[in-house]
Amino acid sequence: MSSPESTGQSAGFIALIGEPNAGKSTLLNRMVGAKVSIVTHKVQTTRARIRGVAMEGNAQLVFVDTPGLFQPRRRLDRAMVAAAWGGASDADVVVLLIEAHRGVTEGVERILEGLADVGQGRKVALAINKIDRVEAPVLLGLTQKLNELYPFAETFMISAEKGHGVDVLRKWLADELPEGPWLYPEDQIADLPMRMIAAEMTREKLTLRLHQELPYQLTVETENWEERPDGSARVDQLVYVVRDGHKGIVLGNKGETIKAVGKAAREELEEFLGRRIHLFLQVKVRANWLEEAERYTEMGLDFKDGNT
Ligand SMILES: Nc1nc2c(ncn2[C@@H]2O[C@H](COP(=O)(O)OP(=O)(O)OP(=O)(O)O)[C@@H](O)[C@H]2O)c(=O)[nH]1
Repeated sequence: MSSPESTGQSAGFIALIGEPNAGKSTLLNRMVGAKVSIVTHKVQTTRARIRGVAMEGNAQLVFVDTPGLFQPRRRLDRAMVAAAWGGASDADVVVLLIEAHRGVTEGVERILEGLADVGQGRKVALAINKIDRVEAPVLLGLTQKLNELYPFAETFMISAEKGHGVDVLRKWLADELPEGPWLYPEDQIADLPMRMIAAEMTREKLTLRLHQELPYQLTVETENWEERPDGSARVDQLVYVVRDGHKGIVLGNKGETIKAVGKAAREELEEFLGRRIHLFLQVKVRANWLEEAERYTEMGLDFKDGNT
């Protein structure tokens, strides 16, 4: 075991929480940039899904999702709160994102109640987002009010969209993470272009849906990515299979498999990017794939006739 002293590395989980629309995705994308690992979509902590990994000096910041808690709903009892806070209770540091112009809403009050439990034993920072939308005195008043309601370790004023204050927050987070070896090898957090990340999301949904039927026999490529004036994007992807017979499996009865896969992939992509995506999938047969024999052998698979 390498001792942390010898590597100087630190690493930990960070949960971004806040009401819907607070700017969590925007902030995450700012902090992580394109440094999103393929494994982000595969690896799970006990409860939370990994959304992205950022490096800051010698620190590895692993951002986790906190799904499902912050939708408007009736008051949660304590047990439900504890269960629903999944990601946050797995995290070393929690960042609560508040919208500057909305202030302390009912939703924020609910989150603060939950934090009273989950925040114990971990640092919780306050990030007041969308500061571009308010005047300074409003910010000062809000900072004071929120710090009276919860003992935040630190308060940051940011604009996730414009990038103000984001670097300062990221540096602070890096300093707060425990010393220890990185959770992901460096080569797993490559700068992946968005097209590849999107293709990987679709491939993952296909494999989940088809289970073991066609695990390594399909590839997904993003053929076209077209920005639209309304802020959305049209994404065209090709799903390649090696045989005609596999096409039917991927399409499913009346196309229902590919439809469900497309929907799931689109939703993940939209969540990841924080904007609307129109995703179009097409299935094609690419027989010469079989010629890439070496690749299959590396995977310990043999797809030659008779063995599939
Ligand atoms: N003016 C302004 N708008 C922002 C800022 N940060 C985010 N937004 C906008 O706020 C909206 C919501 O941002 P998201 O990042 O999708 O928020 P979210 O918290 O991930 O939302 P959910 O996915 O619904 O939980 C988007 O339209 C962003 O462009 C900011 O600093 N200033």
